[in-house]
Amino acid sequence: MITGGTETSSNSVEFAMAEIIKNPEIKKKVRQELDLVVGKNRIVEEVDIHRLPYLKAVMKETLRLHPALPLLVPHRPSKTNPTKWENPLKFDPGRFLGSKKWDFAGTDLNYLPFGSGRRICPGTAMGERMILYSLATLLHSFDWRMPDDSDKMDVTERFGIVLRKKVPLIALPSPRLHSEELYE
Ligand code: HEM
Repeated sequence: MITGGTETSSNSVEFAMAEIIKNPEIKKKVRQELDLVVGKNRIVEEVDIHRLPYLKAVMKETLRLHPALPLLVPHRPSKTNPTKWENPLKFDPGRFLGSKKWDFAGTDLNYLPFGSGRRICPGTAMGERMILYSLATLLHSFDWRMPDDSDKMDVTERFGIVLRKKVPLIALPSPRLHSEELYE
């Protein structure tokens, strides 16, 4: 229960951060949304997270490409299947925007990050909140870059019951909000 609830969420945040830092265009869009909704004169609050549709799409795409519990049978075949997903190995949050909106209800067999039916994850709402709040805070308060300024981010997966990044993410933050007091 503890592993199920914490590692799934923290590993998903790590994969999402890696994908965002790796993709400058995506990072830019995430920031634009945060600056519009939250601004730079205060920090993110919990109420903000439901007003960030692009960040939510980033989270959904992270859970598609790097499912936290990868051993569920439908995950593997589905995520790499070009008949189910266009350009399946590309990290593209845009696929979760617009008309076709996959959710976490477990009714579409191609997208089951929290399982389905009687065994569906009872921590879905909490996991979603933890991921969104962590990502929003990290990306709103800080600018992140690779230590050597390279754009070579390794997002290789290491399998286990819970999916991990093979190489742990190391990134350097620098403050980006207007007032130092917001960091106290
Ligand atoms: C990113 C976050 C999370 C993801 C992706 C996730 C995903 C899943 C998946 C795929 C299952 C298996 C469903 C099945 O057996 O078919 C599951 C089960 C479970 N999850 Fe989560 N989970 C997350 C967060 C959490 C949190 C925050 C909690 C608790 C606070 C939690 C508690 C559980 C429990 C207790 C089960 C077992 C349910 C059962 O077998 O009846 N999970 N989760």
